[in-house]
Amino acid sequence: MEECLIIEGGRRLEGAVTVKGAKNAALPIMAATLLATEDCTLNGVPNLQDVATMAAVLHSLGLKIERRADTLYVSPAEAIVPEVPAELMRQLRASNLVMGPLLGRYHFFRVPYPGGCAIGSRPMDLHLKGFRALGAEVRESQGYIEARTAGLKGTAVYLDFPSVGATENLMMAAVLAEGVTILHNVAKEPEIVDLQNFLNSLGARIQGAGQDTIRIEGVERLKGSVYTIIPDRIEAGTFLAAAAGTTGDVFVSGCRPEHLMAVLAKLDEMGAKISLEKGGIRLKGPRRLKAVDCKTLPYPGFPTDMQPQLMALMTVAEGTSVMVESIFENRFKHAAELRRLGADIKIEGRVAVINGVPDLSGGPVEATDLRAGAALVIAGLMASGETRVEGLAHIDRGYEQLEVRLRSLGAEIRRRRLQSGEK
Ligand SMILES: CC(=O)N[C@H]1[C@@H](OP(=O)(O)OP(=O)(O)OC[C@H]2O[C@@H](n3ccc(=O)[nH]c3=O)[C@H](O)[C@@H]2O)O[C@H](CO)[C@@H](O)[C@@H]1O
Ligand SMILES: C=C(OP(=O)(O)O)C(=O)O
Repeated sequence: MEECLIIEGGRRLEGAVTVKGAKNAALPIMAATLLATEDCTLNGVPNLQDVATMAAVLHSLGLKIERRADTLYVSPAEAIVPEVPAELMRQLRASNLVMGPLLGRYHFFRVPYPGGCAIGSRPMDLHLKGFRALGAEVRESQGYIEARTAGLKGTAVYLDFPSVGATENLMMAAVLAEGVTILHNVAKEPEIVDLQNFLNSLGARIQGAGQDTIRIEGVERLKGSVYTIIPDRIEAGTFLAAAAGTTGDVFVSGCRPEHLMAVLAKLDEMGAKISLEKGGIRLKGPRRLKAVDCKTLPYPGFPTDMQPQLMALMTVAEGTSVMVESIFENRFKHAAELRRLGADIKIEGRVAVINGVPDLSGGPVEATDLRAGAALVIAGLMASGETRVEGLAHIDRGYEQLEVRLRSLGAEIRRRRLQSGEK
């Protein structure tokens, strides 16, 4: 039975909340355990649907995985099956991250195209171009990608765009390759640095993550390790945005301010009072937010995964805001839902013009993807009256017990089953 969130808006958020481990670091690091010849223990793994799906993907390949609280225990496969069932692959975009490790260690994979959030066409060309450069023969037919190699060989690879997933896949493919691989124009996101640190804890020789070029010296074998995932900067940003929009006063503990610079700069420009305190970030929301302009960019630019949440704030900010989405070509679906709550948003291609209104008023809306869902929850918290957010499966992919944690900050929000006839 489908569920929804019921929000009674207008409550001021107050108190402290602790961020969980980063979904987008946990998923590639889970895939990287395919490279380990010994047990791995991953701490700080968020309890999310995406993580459960990735565990199912790894299990289908032959790994043994067990979760106890926020820790995952992963044991290597006795025999690997280098193919993933289509129904699993479709549930998760990051399932594509098994390709690099399978190719690097087992020299073969056959997988269907991955699914994931419907925010653009999300092709795989950069991943496959890189695999080919490393010496793999790659074939695409009937919805499947198949690759094989007699053994990958280090080389220089230039990415046409600093794709997060392609950078991760190529790092994982190259760790066991013969010789040195240099990846140019790579993604610089903190999750890439976390993957490098995890792989190096297994005995890989990688340097440069967080900068434009990554150098990987191939090694023969990787061992196991005990590793802790970095905190989720997008989850932290979402709580900070919720505080900013509700004239709140919230301390987000456990996050790393250096990962949130672009987000903090925008919230500051909108009038929020931000202080970096020991162990986290405190934000006090202004009486009325101010309009700002924003463009999403690869890290350290403003993250596309915070674009919908910032747009929710722009809907009630004083003045006209402009949001440019430069990463994904179809990531404005939340705009139509925000309009149902009274927002004034015009979209022209990748540009959204948002005229701030004094108030939103609650109503029924649907989350079309993960961060769109987060934006609608924030809008519901700011709106007067009741907002019903459907499409919770998207929100549960990336936020652990979002409503419970918002309630601990004073929000009036609850989860309930949709009654028949409500949809
Ligand atoms: C699990 C995970 O970490 N997901 C994140 C990751 O997704 P993901 O790794 O899929 O994002 P990419 O950085 O690869 O995609 C960025 C852009 O590059 C394009 N592209 C990508 C690969 C390719 O081979 N060809 C190509 O054209 C995509 O269509 C998109 O327009 O980074 C995105 C950008 O920060 C985030 O929004 C996602 O939350
Ligand atoms: C788009 C996202 O995830 P995915 O890449 O897994 O679809 C996200 O985390 O906002």
